[in-house]
Amino acid sequence: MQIRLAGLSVTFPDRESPALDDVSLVIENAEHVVLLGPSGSGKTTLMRCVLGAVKPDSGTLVVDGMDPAKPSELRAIRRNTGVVRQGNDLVHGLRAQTNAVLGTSPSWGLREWAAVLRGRVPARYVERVDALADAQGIRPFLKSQVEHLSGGQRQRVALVRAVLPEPKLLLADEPTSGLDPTTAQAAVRTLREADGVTVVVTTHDLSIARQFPRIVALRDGRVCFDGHELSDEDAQDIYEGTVVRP
Ligand SMILES: Nc1ncnc2c1ncn2[C@@H]1O[C@H](COP(=O)(O)OP(=O)(O)OP(=O)(O)O)[C@@H](O)[C@H]1O
Repeated sequence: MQIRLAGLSVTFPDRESPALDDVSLVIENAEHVVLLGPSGSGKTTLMRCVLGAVKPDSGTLVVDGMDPAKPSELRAIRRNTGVVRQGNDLVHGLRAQTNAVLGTSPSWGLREWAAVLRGRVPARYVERVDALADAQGIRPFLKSQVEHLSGGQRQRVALVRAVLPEPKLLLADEPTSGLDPTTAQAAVRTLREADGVTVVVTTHDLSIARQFPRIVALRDGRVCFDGHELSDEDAQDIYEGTVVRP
């Protein structure tokens, strides 16, 4: 799915400075992009605009030819989008494996609903849930209730849930926060292996950012870097705005 922003601005009520300030950006279909930038620079707001959760004040946003401001088009965008949210939003009281399959519910028939109500994974997803859970190292916890998992384990359940329906667009907001280096690497691998899928990931971890072919950085709601290689000087400039370029 292509994401096209032109002059997009968002100012939240009771805020003086905009969260997004005249952002123009094209993310091509199947491109893998990382969003960097200091805390509060607008990364999550950009993702929330794509999901129709924040309405821009001005500018245009087109997602795969669709307008998130139109309810029917927004439904189509959301149907095709897998999301990993900060502080994820798993359903307590349900097992990890049940949470992991929730993103596929629009396609469930009676038999699948019956399996889920019995706490099982619908038969046609068993193999893939197991493979994704293996890749993320959470297979031993699949039958546990999510509230009994650690933050990092829950984060990985949320990633499996986002990827399982094979969406055309993956939006992952700090998917590796709280993960140790090995599990963070497994999460990055799963995202980078999503061939043909548009992947947009936010992170504060430069070593993770550098594993993506395109890095876009925001500072104070504006794009301040867009490139394929991020030098230490670029990173310093993004986070501190201190580098004076010739
Ligand atoms: N619902 C809201 N109401 C008011 N202000 C908001 C709201 N959501 C975000 N903001 C403000 O908009 C700015 C951008 O926030 P955003 O969450 O997009 O930043 P971010 O780059 O994702 O930060 P972080 O790296 O900390 O997650 C911040 O100043 C934030 O306080």
